[in-house]
Amino acid sequence: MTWIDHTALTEAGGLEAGLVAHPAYTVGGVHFRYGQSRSQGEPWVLRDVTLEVAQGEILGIVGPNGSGKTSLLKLLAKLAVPQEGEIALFGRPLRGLSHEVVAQTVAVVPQDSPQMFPFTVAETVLMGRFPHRRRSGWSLGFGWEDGDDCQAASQAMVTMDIAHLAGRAVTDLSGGERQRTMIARALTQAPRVLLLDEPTAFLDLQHQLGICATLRRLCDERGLTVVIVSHDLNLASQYCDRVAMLRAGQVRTVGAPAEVMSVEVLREVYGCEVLIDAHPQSGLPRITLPRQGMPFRG
Ligand SMILES: Nc1ncnc2c1ncn2[C@@H]1O[C@H](COP(=O)(O)OP(=O)(O)OP(=O)(O)O)[C@@H](O)[C@H]1O
Repeated sequence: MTWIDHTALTEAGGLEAGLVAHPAYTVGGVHFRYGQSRSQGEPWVLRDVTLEVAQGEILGIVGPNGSGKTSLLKLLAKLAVPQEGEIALFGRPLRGLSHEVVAQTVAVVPQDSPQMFPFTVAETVLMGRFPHRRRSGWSLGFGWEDGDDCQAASQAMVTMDIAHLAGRAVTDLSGGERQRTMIARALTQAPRVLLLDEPTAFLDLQHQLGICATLRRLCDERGLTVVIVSHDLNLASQYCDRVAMLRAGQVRTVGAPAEVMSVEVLREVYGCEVLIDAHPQSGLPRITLPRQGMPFRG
């Protein structure tokens, strides 16, 4: 069992043909709004979004509250469908792919994952294998899993530092433990693409670092493609290959962190002054908020 499960894609029928030649995602001229709001003349939540996500890169999506980050992630996961424009996954139009094929390729870690049922951590992580289950002989009693599935789940629990919680009910976890459980479940899914919404929001410093380092390693060594929605501009700057900055549903700018993270762009997009200097180790932009009332030296 490996993190990137090529067999599953082949069995899923068709995505393998585009795997080498195409970007992980091609988003072209996408307009999106929710539900019935179109008939009420509501504005678009996303407008004319055009973007590529290269295979094996970490793309950060940043922007102010309500700028459309989570909505864009939902479109990439096919949890919502744009009214205009096209999204292609490894060169195949997303709207033509079944949810099952998408789930065999793309794993999603949502912003909050409320847990209704007291499954154990181990069971929850194992559920990541569900899209890859064999059609014959599975049952609702988790009768479908085999040794490889269990090994993948165990490996992911060790990676996310939750092996000691394997027997605990997910309803009884702290916010950070639950977040790490959801990331472990996504890794167990052996995706080619991992979509994460605020993955470090509940995590302490050590686990923030651990997850960023793990994602970087999976991208570099296994060709995993990662899209991270985050409010943490420093995380985006230090760990993402490229950053897409949204403003009011549009892509204001996209590029390497050093191109995107400027005082001028952040002032325009966020409406506030920031201090930017070079991170002492990486040399990449480091963003700091000035103290209110102190003289500002941008
Ligand atoms: N289910 C929904 N139905 C209707 N409108 C929605 C829904 N979800 C989000 N919106 C609206 O879409 C817009 C974009 O929301 P979205 O959650 O994508 O922004 P965001 O950039 O992720 O915000 P935040 O940083 O606050 O999480 C907002 O105006 C929001 O109110």
